[in-house]
Amino acid sequence: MADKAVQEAAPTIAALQRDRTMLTMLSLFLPHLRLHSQLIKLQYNAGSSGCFPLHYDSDESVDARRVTAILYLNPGWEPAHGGELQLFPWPRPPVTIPPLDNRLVIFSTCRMLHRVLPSLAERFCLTTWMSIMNPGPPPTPIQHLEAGSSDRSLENLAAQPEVRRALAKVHLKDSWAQSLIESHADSEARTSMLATFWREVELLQQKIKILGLDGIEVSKLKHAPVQWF
Ligand SMILES: O=C(O)CCC(=O)C(=O)O
Ligand SMILES: [Fe+2]
Repeated sequence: MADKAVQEAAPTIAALQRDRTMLTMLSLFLPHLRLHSQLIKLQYNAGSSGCFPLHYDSDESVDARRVTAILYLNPGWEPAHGGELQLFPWPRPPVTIPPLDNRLVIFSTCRMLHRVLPSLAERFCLTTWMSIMNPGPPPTPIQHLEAGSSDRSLENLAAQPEVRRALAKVHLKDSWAQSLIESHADSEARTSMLATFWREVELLQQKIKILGLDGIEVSKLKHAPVQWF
């Protein structure tokens, strides 16, 4: 809804985009973010088994979006329709959320890995992306650990957003690849995308090894002090 012509064609949603109630209320819980503005995306899925692969909506170094809020508009949704949103708060297990009418789901734009399962029915939602004013300097480089570091230091290291992204991608690599296959028709472009994906996984595996996190048990990371927002 960044486009003026679209705003004129959909005045109710344009009014929702201008309304700051949700942004103000969320700021009470997340004051450190200093949320500043919002943009709405209108989404329609035709229901021909379309889906979204595993992804983050953005990255702290890419743009100012920090909170994603999705309002589902699907009266009469049934389990056979599919199209559930799946959140992956790795290292915790995934959470599957049916896109029920009037349901609002809020998560971190940059830190919550998610996907949408294949949908067999038409599906609608409004996604609001809330942004901060000044994205600030890029995140500090990863602090490497000494050999023989304690479990606590490893947990802290694994909690750093960039490291957690790398660990999540490597640990979820098979489901991730499967989600890419399900979301794209068989084509040369898909084959090359998958090849790029596996090359990236290999590089991340090397990085994880250098950080001394390659042998770490996922169960040990369940208590890592993750800052979700
Ligand atoms: O359709 C949904 O439930 C989520 C879509 C999504 O992940 C996105 O637009 O980035
Ligand atoms: Fe998304």
